[in-house]
Amino acid sequence: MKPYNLEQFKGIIIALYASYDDLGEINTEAVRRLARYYATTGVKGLYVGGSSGEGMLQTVEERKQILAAVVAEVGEELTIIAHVGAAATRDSVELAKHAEEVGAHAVSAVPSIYYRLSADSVEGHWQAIIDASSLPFIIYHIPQTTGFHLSKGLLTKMAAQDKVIGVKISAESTFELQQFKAAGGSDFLVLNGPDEQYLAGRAIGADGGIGGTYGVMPELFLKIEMCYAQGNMAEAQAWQFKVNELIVKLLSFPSLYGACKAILKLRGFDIGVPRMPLLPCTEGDQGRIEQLNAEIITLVELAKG
Ligand SMILES: CC(=O)N[C@@H]([C@@H](O)[C@H](O)[C@H](O)CO)[C@@H](O)CC(=O)C(=O)O
Repeated sequence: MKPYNLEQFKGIIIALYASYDDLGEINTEAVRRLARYYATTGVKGLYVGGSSGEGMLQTVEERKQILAAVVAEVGEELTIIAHVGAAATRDSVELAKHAEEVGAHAVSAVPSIYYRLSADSVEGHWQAIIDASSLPFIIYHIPQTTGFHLSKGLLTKMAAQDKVIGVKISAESTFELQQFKAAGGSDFLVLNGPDEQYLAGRAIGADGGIGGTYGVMPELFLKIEMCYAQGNMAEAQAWQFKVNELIVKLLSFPSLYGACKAILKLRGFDIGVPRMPLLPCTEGDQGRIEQLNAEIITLVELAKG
């Protein structure tokens, strides 16, 4: 058995958006406010500095600032997973050490990006991160952006270490999810990445999910999870279908994160716009953003019953 409390990682974990001020600089006050709000929703935790968190678009110092602010604000109420993936292993190692210093609960990382890497190289990258702290490690598998296809063989080898507690799978194959769960064993966590398939992921073995659209509708993912946990598959499926219509709309804007940030701004959370090259919403998008926000709020009210 892994020598960690794995329960704290099971459930709905929001992939936290980056917070910037009007000049595009890190806004720790805004990220604290947002994290504080999420702590009231019933979600299990926050995934900081991942795809939604734009970690790859920030300096090491900026990433540290955000993580430290989030842990200081909600680290005692929510599980905080620090994504420390970077192109250079030494940056990831520095971020992993910092994550432990400030009190995060786990670290996670994609393979190094840009170079086409062998499995040995990615293993070495991850191992350096694992060895840099005493925190548990969650592999971040997102081949559509990194170009690295994690094999079942490497997954099995990594999962044999006590410190490697799970994998976050953003690849779309639920078959692969099931295979990784089987390979990792019963005390190995598998966290669903594609929000559109949250229920499918759960049904085939995921222990929860980490998602980039959860942040604008955590209540709806909690509803799907509640219906699933109660064995009410028909209702869970009906909610997943409703959520998927919203995701299709979110994905129709210049960038997903631009849309999510524009929606949060309407709700009083001004966390800026995404960094280039990610595109913000334009003035021309505003009407559709307002309509989508209203649709989400209506569904949240319905979900609360
Ligand atoms: C490819 C991608 O970005 N996938 C997202 C999903 O949450 C995704 O935004 C959602 O399913 C909409 O397509 C997450 O798996 C990534 C994530 O959680 C993160 O690190 O922010």
